[in-house]
Amino acid sequence: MDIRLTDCSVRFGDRVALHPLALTLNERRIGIIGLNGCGKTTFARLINGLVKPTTGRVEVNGLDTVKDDRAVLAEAGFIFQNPQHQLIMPIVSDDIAFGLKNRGLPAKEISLRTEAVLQRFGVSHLARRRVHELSGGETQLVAMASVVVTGPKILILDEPTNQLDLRNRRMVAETIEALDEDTIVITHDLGLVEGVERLLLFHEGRLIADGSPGETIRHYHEVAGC
Ligand SMILES: Nc1ncnc2c1ncn2[C@@H]1O[C@H](COP(=O)(O)OP(=O)(O)OP(=O)(O)O)[C@@H](O)[C@H]1O
Repeated sequence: MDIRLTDCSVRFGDRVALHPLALTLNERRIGIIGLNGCGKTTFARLINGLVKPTTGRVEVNGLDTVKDDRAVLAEAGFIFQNPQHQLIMPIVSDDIAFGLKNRGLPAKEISLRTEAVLQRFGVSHLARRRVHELSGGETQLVAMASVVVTGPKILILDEPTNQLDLRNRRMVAETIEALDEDTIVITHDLGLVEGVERLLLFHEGRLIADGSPGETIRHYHEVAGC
């Protein structure tokens, strides 16, 4: 990935969510950690243009998140903290096909791509199930499949193992590890980011550590005081 933030800050009213930041991200696997409310989700949303910078500029693979907002959304797919909210259609395969229909693809191609992505995520058996009847882990995998099927180069996953039991957590963690796409994972689940190439730590709206997982996690324990 090639993400560049130039003097970028975010304010909501008079609340500063992110202090000015200059940063370039080129690694394939990036993690983001920090205490509740430190600005992780704001930072992640900035990258795919869901949040616009109050000052400065964000470029994602050469695209400006303000000027090229639609192209940025296609380039960087976002899997939300509560993925059930991003599933729109009642049936799993229809939900996966939805993004492709919106792009005007022919029916045959939609069906082939839907089948392929269901298989890739190991959820072919869920194709005709109702999305609101899926377990937490199944929902997470289907949400990932729905985003991946449209072909983004970067995937941003916001707390993907939140509320999953041990078995589902492991399944989702292994699926994320096996992804071909570049990934940015925001999490409180430190095991999920032990293997990333670069781990960022935010604190009170500032990037305070940026390095290997070992160093950044040590710093996080100091900040958290435990
Ligand atoms: N749309 C918004 N309007 C106003 N304030 C916001 C908005 N989004 C985030 N904030 C504030 O910005 C700060 C950073 O929030 P953010 O969601 O980025 O934190 P986070 O690190 O992802 O937290 P958590 O770990 O609890 O999910 C918080 O003080 C939050 O209340």
